[in-house]
Amino acid sequence: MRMIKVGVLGASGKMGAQTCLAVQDAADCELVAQLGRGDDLAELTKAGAQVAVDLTRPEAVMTNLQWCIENGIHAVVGTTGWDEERLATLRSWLDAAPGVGVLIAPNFSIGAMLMMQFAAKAARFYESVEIIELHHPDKVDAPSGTARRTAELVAAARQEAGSVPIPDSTTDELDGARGAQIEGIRVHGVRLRGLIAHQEVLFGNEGEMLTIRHDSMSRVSFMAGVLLGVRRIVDTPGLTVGLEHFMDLS
Ligand SMILES: NC(=O)C1=CN([C@@H]2O[C@H](COP(=O)(O)OP(=O)(O)OC[C@H]3O[C@@H](n4cnc5c(N)ncnc54)[C@H](OP(=O)(O)O)[C@@H]3O)[C@@H](O)[C@H]2O)C=CC1
Ligand SMILES: O=C(O)C1=N[C@H](C(=O)O)C[C@H](O)C1
Repeated sequence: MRMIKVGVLGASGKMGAQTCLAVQDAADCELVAQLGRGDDLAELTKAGAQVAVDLTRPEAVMTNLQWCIENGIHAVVGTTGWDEERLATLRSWLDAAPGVGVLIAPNFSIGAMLMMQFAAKAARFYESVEIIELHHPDKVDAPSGTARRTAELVAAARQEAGSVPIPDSTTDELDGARGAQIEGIRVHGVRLRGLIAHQEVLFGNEGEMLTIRHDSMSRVSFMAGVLLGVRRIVDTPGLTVGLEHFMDLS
């Protein structure tokens, strides 16, 4: 059996701690480094890490990834806060490091992957669509990476289908009352103690609605996806955005 040496960045955070346990429990992985804020990234190379799993903060992830790529370490990234500009920077670093792979996974849970796929499939059949993401109040970014990715997938499906504009007669609006717009799709964020990670995608036509909802009630829900990413990224050079590329969802 091939053993993969894994380092976790953000190891004492909520996701990082859960990931350390999952890596330790995986028969084909060895947890060789657990780094937090202020730790020296060179610990990764000293420990022989082949893959770094980044579960830090949007303000830390770029520095971490630049270092990993320059040092030939693959990365599986759960940290959110991505936009096209950041992805383009990442691509340019990867162009200079052939053989290194980076996976950006807005969501590692199987149910969230399916929710996004189902939403993309439903998109062309409905006139209206809005997204509501609901998270614990310690989350620093809004909207969630999952909501951003869902909006992008839904917008792309609508564009491909030549959908009519989403109806909305609002002309008098208190700032924020209608949420944020991502590629023309309205996204609303809820932060509530007691929640972990949840999302609803609402579709509407005259006389009917379809609601696609996913709930993560524990961070364990993300671990199978993290391990899948670790196992696949060592053989997948370049940038991969979305765990769906490593899954057979046909
Ligand atoms: N893709 C997915 O499926 C999921 C993604 N996430 C994302 O993962 C990220 C982490 O989430 P969560 O665990 O809830 O957040 P936490 O705040 O619990 O954890 C973040 C951790 O990163 C540490 N950290 C901050 N800066 C650095 C740095 N430069 N180097 C190393 N560690 C650093 C923090 O340390 P300190 O405490 O000292 O600040 C903290 O321990 C978020 O971006 C979140 O959106 C979360 C869940 C699922
Ligand atoms: O911060 C979180 O908790 C989560 N972040 C990811 C996101 O922004 O989509 C994934 C999941 O929703 C949990």
